[in-house]
Amino acid sequence: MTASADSPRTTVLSVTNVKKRIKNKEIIKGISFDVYAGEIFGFLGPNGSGKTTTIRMLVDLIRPTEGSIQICGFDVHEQHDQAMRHVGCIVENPELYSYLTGWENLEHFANMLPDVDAQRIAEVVEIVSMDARIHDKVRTYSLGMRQRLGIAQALLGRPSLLILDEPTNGLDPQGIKEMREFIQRLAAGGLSLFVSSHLLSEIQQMCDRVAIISHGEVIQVGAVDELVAQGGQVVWSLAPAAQAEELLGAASAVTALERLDDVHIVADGAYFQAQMNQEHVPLVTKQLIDAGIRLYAVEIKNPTLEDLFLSLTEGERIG
Ligand SMILES: Nc1ncnc2c1ncn2[C@@H]1O[C@H](COP(=O)(O)OP(=O)(O)OP(=O)(O)O)[C@@H](O)[C@H]1O
Repeated sequence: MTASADSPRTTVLSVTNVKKRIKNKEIIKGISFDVYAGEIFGFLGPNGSGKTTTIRMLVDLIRPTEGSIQICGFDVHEQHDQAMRHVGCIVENPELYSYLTGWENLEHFANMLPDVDAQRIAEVVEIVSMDARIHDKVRTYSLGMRQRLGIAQALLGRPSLLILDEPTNGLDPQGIKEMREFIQRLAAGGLSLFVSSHLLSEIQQMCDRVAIISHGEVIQVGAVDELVAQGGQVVWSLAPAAQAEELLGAASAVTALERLDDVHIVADGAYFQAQMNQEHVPLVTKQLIDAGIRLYAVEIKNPTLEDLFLSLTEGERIG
């Protein structure tokens, strides 16, 4: 999970001003973000916004036109082998041989990697909780089990970063819940996860930080809670509102205030941005009470990530 703000964070993925032009069209327009050790980083965007193109660049399947991508300090193109040693990735569906058992599939992939023996295979089988079915043929597996076997395969080489493209796609609600808990367990064990998804509630429940991409640009990046709070409001019900407005306006950094009527005052997202967090609300409210204002109610209204996403992308279709 996210390290606290004052402890140093190790960067495992660094994307700096990356652009991708295909056939004279700029598909990715200079995106930058970092992913830190042990966090779950969500990559969220509407259909056609550039998620898959970005993921393909992260693992050197295609090359950026400009900018640089580093994994654990290694440039993914210039130092391909070192960088790829630190990353496991499943883009679209995991490639599995359905006529082999789960174990045989893992053996096949282990043979392509240095230092991966039967003990490591057994370890990843345990991590993905597939001990009971690992010697059955893959064709008998559910979609969720195939996904988990794909993740086991991606974990064989002991990566620091796991990249998952839409890991809950096609799963039923129970499968989605299990996948979410599984991803959280992986992060708790110190792995960093980069998860693309169009399921906003999933991202909100699962991720520590998120980048929102639209038309090839990262339009927001930050902690899920902070992004949500940015679009938040505080509503005070009190009297006399005019006197309260004066007091609130005089309080430093309370920038975006509106008196709705005789008893309601609203402070919008700029208030949170100025204050950095919602801890300021009780302090300001106490000042009002101390000044003799009659307080009826204080309400903090946070939008969902979905509200924020829709307002940022102006209702583009998500997926
Ligand atoms: N090889 C290509 N040639 C031309 N245009 C491309 C190519 N690859 C991607 N694009 C365009 O770039 C844009 C971004 O595509 P990308 O597949 O990265 O989006 P996405 O966010 O992954 O969307 P989806 O969720 O549908 O997969 C789209 O408009 C797509 O049509």
